[in-house]
Amino acid sequence: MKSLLNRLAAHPQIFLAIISGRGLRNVQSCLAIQGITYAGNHGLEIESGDGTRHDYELPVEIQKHYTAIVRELTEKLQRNGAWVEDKKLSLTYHYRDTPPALVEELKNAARHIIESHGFRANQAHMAVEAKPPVNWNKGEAALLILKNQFGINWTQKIKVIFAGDDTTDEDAMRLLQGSGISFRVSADPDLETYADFRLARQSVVEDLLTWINNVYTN
Ligand SMILES: O=P(O)(O)OC[C@H]1O[C@H](O[C@H]2O[C@H](CO)[C@@H](O)[C@H](O)[C@H]2O)[C@H](O)[C@@H](O)[C@@H]1O
Repeated sequence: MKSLLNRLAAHPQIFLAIISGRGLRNVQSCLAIQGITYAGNHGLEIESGDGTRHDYELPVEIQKHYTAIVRELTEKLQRNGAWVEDKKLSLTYHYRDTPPALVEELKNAARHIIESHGFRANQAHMAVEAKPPVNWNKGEAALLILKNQFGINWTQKIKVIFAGDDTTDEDAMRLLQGSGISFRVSADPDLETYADFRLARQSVVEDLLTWINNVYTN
């Protein structure tokens, strides 16, 4: 997948952006593809290929609540294999290694702490994410990246393809409706999604990207 993404990123007619819930530096180091645009923390921090940054400034009051959530979750719920990933702007409470019998209780308690501070608790893969209550998400980040790269009339200039496997990706699928084609990766055939198409597993994303690469290189 990495070499495929590198080939796509190097193609002069293809613009590649990665929008993730991970911290910006984390997602950059995971992929290590040079010269592309990355958004971390669900789009709160964006860095384009030339190093230009866009950082969403969280109001001081929200920052205080964030610090309190990290402290409270760490003190009360960092146990039984569950742990808090502090990404400075948003956090993830991971319970992948927690005994199944304890998961429901810990999850509910984490959601309660997160929401009592006005943050949004979002179900992720074996984790609960705490996102600040601001009008910014992966979808807003996608629109900003496209506008910055191609201008305000970007819809007339390019074709967008977006793929994602998480609930937070739905914001991008929703906001790109009508101006791109989106794919939600999920094995659940009944899943409600804003995406145009559902892909049953991640390997099909690789097939899709291979097909795109072939179209542009042959
Ligand atoms: O928006 P994404 O790029 O899909 O990121 C979502 C979260 O990804 C990471 O957690 C997930 O991957 C872990 C393995 O690296 C796995 O153990 C965990 O269960 C998954 O939820 C990341 O750690 C989170 O901060 C991101 O929010």
